[in-house]
Amino acid sequence: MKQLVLENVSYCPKNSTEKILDQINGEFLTGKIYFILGKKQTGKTTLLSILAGLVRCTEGKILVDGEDLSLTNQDDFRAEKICCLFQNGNLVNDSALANLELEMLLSKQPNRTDELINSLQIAGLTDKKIKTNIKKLTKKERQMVYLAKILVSRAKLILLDDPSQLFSELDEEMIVRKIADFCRRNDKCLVIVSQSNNAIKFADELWGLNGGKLLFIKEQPR
Ligand SMILES: Nc1ncnc2c1ncn2[C@@H]1O[C@H](COP(=O)(O)OP(=O)(O)OP(=O)(O)O)[C@@H](O)[C@H]1O
Repeated sequence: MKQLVLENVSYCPKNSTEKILDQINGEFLTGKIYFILGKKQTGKTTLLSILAGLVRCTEGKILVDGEDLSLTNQDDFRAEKICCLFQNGNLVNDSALANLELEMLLSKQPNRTDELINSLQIAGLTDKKIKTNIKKLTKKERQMVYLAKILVSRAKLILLDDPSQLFSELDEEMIVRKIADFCRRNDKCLVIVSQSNNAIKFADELWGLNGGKLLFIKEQPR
């Protein structure tokens, strides 16, 4: 994936007349970092779910390298092109290492155990904790696993739902810097939705969302 384009994307849940997203237009390019800022309940997670191919927009379309996402194989798109972390970090009830191995399986990558262990160590986990069930890890250690999940991903599009929550026990700025560096180095596109502007200095572009509408897109000089 090199480019993802949103064309008049709107979302209105079934049995509702109120649009949660209203005519969003914009594009995301690989190698760039995007911050979508908005207060609570402004549609950030909904937009992320649509970008991740988990929810279909009810109007408009999303083009992935020129191809309409709704006409492509969504399972392949989710498995191979996207790494998405929502606020609960999406971990399963097993060890940190097993979680990363599962990620490899789901994204159809070969199991690179040494690399997975290395990423968990870089994220801050000890060798013992790497093999411990995530239920026995502290919240801080589980958040280290979230970071490792991103660092092992081969996906071109990384989606993060509010790092101030996702990495609440860690140094948010340092973590976003690490992820942003990783994305730039590997020519990935990073899209972060957030209520806080603690780490916006790492963004190439800021998007302002309010009441489901995109108020502005602002480029940041680097
Ligand atoms: N499928 C749905 N059916 C009904 N309402 C929904 C649905 N999906 C989202 N909403 C509503 O849309 C609004 C925006 O939700 P969303 O989670 O996208 O906002 P957000 O900006 O991510 O919020 P927060 O910052 O609190 O996580 C909320 O009021 C939510 O309850």
